[in-house]
Amino acid sequence: MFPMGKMMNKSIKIGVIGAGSWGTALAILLAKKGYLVNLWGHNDSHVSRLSKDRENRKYLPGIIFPQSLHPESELDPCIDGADTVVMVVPSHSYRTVFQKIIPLLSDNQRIVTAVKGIENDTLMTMTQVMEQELACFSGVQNIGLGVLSGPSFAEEVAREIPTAVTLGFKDIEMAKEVQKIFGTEYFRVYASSDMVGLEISAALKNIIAIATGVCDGLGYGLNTRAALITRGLAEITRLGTALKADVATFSGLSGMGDLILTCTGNLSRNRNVGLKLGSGKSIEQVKSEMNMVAEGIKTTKSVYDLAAKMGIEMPILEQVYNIIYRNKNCSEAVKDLLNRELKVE
Ligand SMILES: NC(=O)c1ccc[n+]([C@@H]2O[C@H](COP(=O)([O-])OP(=O)(O)OC[C@H]3O[C@@H](n4cnc5c(N)ncnc54)[C@H](O)[C@@H]3O)[C@@H](O)[C@H]2O)c1
Ligand SMILES: O=P(O)(O)OC[C@H](O)CO
Repeated sequence: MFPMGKMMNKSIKIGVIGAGSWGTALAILLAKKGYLVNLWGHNDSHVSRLSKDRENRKYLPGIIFPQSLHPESELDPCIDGADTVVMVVPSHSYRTVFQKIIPLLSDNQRIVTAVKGIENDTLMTMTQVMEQELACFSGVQNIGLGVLSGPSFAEEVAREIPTAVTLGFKDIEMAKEVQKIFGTEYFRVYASSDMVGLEISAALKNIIAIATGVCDGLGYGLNTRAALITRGLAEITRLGTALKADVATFSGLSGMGDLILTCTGNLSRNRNVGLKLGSGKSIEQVKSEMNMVAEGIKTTKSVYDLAAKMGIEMPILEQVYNIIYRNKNCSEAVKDLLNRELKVE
């Protein structure tokens, strides 16, 4: 048997949909394993630059593409014959892109979402979006839907920094099968069957990272940060278990793991949104300065609506919502959070 990462995989074809930082990092990881990887980007000139430069200078400068990685501006070659399709477009464009993919699918293909967000209008996770869209299409059968989640900055994965993540499919045997496709010597993949837990924890950690950034931007200390991470996890767990997730998922890589990374790591776009808000910038200024996706901004609205619909108390989320969507002053938001009625932990 070949050790992890050194397997000969020339016959396996993978489609990666989304040529931002995370899509490119995953495409590089998979191509290094010897798979034939087609990486789709929605912007033709970006794709042409990727092909010409053989690196993604916009998002991952200095990381040269393996030979078996092919940038593509058409979806067909990425889906046709692919063993597994990895979806890495931002959540706000997920449904539109997936609708274009559906007619190209063949029976028994597997689709893994690596996206960490919740759709604004429907309050659905990305696998729920895919299930809903597939239910409207009778032309294809037995499509396996999976989720890749966990603490994983694209830049670090691209530099082969040791990383551990979780891969979920409803069918744990399929999770164990696809786990082998992604796993390498530096990228350790655990299997799970808790789809809801993985997707809820992945999306909600972005909101708590914004909150932590706000407090660091305001100049508060490490006590504040630890309190937000801990009470943030309590909020995520409360919503997740109400949605029937497994409570254990929230202390795993996708829960506590990604929360720690995103709340404390300065590579986090969501944490940086919070830092800028806390240092006095408006949300409009913050958005105009960004050239990358911070899923937490839109997901704050989705989760605010979801928590209201389900009657779940989420005080940190509520204050992040007030800051982003009601222009509430950041110090006032922290003060209101601390001065709520006293509770039992
Ligand atoms: N970057 C990371 O470290 C990381 C790690 C894990 C998960 N994720 C998740 O991966 C997802 C993608 O994030 P990213 O970091 O790759 O984003 P990014 O900001 O690096 O790039 C976003 C990409 O989406 C593309 N895009 C924008 N609008 C689009 C549209 N309408 N249709 C199709 N594509 C469109 C852009 O062209 C760009 O290539 C997010 O859900 C994020 O939470 C990111
Ligand atoms: O940069 P962020 O905040 O989108 O976080 C990236 C990843 O989700 C970290 O696991």
